[in-house]
Amino acid sequence: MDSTTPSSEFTLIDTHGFKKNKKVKRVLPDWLAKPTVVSVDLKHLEVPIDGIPELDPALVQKLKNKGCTHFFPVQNQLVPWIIKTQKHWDYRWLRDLCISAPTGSGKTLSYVLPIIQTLKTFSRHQLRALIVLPTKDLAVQVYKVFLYYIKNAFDLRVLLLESKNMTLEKEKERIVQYDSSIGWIDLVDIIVTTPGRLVDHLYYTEGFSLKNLRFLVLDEADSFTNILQNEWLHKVNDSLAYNGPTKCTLNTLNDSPQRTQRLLFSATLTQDPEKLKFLKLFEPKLFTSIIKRKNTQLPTDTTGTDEPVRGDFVGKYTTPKELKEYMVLCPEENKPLTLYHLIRSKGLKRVICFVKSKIEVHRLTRLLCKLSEFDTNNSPLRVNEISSDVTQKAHSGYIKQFSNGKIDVLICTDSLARGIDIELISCVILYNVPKYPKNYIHRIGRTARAGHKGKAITFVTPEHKELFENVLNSAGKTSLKNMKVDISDLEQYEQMYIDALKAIKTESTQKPKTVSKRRLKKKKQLKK
Ligand SMILES: Nc1ncnc2c1ncn2[C@@H]1O[C@H](COP(=O)(O)OP(=O)(O)OP(=O)(O)O)[C@@H](O)[C@H]1O
Repeated sequence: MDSTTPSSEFTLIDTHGFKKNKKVKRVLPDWLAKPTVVSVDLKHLEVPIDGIPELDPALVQKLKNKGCTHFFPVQNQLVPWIIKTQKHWDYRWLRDLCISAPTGSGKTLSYVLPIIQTLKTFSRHQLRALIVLPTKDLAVQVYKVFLYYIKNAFDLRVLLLESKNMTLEKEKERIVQYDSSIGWIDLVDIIVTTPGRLVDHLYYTEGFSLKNLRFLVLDEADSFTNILQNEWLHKVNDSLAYNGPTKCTLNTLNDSPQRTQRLLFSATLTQDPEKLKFLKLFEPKLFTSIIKRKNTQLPTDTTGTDEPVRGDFVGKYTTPKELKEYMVLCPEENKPLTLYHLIRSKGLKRVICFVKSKIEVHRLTRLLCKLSEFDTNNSPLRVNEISSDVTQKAHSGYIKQFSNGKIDVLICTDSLARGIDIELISCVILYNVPKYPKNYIHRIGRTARAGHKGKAITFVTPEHKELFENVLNSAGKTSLKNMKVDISDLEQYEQMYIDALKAIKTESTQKPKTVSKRRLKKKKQLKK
């Protein structure tokens, strides 16, 4: 039988009626599908710094002293919203908020200001706001912001947990005090912390209570959505005075309304309802940014009400409008010289370069320093490194020097990728292709902050081109402009490169072997 012609002995089922199934559109719950849209335009600002009447004049003055003339969009939408709703805390359940806005768009102030404004009216100290951040560096950064806006203006106490030279015991003494006539009393109003230290206090500090908490802020909230890695959230939930309801029903009408309001912030906030479920949000409200890309229209309702269409655009991350993104295609072995060439030929200053491991951070830093040493045609390049191998003191020192323009290039691991706000970084270089879209968004987000211009350049090897395209795709981006670097451009550095490698090798072999004190002691004992 001819295999191409169907045999008449067989009945062929439904050869003509075959229709390709329509792609199933994901249907999101209403709060995710119909968010309040936050503008990403930080150039044309509409609300002047004294344009939010709910804000205390002292806060406005402090904003002015910092040089702020207008509120950023996320701030002018959130600050009055939170202040107004908090006024109903005693008799109405407050909705929880999720905020997804680009890196550097001013999310920190959008919760710092309303928290201070709300708490300043209370006459006695009581822990009413808890701010949790994934890393110590970020906690320090946010603590400093609170400190600046409170200092000499309001009788509020803010405490940073796990700060320098502060033991758990000392912290306990600053959080609560025992009074024989009243019992335990709170000594602070606001705590800024990482999850680890918070849990220590929840377990071991007698009298430490979250029962009066009005605000629970999870900054960089998408770091906390993995249930298995974040069991501490269950402990926090259990410690709050009132957890429910998650839904407003007839049965819950008689429940006490005094429930902690959760505020979730991130530039890459998950919009997966399953992942958000264990955070036990009540009637959540989403504020999110979207970017109108070329040749695309923002989805609008067919009724013409300008309402976003269900699930069409949520879930895409947005990046600052002022950010220009490029990629450089180059083989792995050419990366060091390509980096050096880009810095020199484009006169790049205040550059942060993300590298995948601390060993690579150290190697690349040494190499750039040596190249600069052998480069007689250019002024010295000031390069330094930040990784977990660098002490906390040196780390803060390098950041300071970098901000003051005393360091040109900082080579670092991902420890600086999230949330860290360093002034005027002009260029971010991604030495390796990131594995996930979130890594990409946060790394490039260290530049082009607060409406300033910035460049992000990713080095892409031929083997990682497809991976990078997938990452861009998942981040809702199309392919990037290619920044061309010819092999012939690198030839000028070849001899320098050979000399630099030789010098590094000689230095490494000449380095006296350091013997630890313990081993020295052991040696002496053996001799005896
Ligand atoms: N209204 C304003 N006017 C001028 N500068 C502002 C204003 N609001 C915030 N900034 C500055 O913008 C910078 C970025 O703010 P912030 O760190 O809050 O960004 P973010 O949205 O939290 O970013 P990320 O997602 O990377 O953490 C900060 O240096 C801050 O001082």
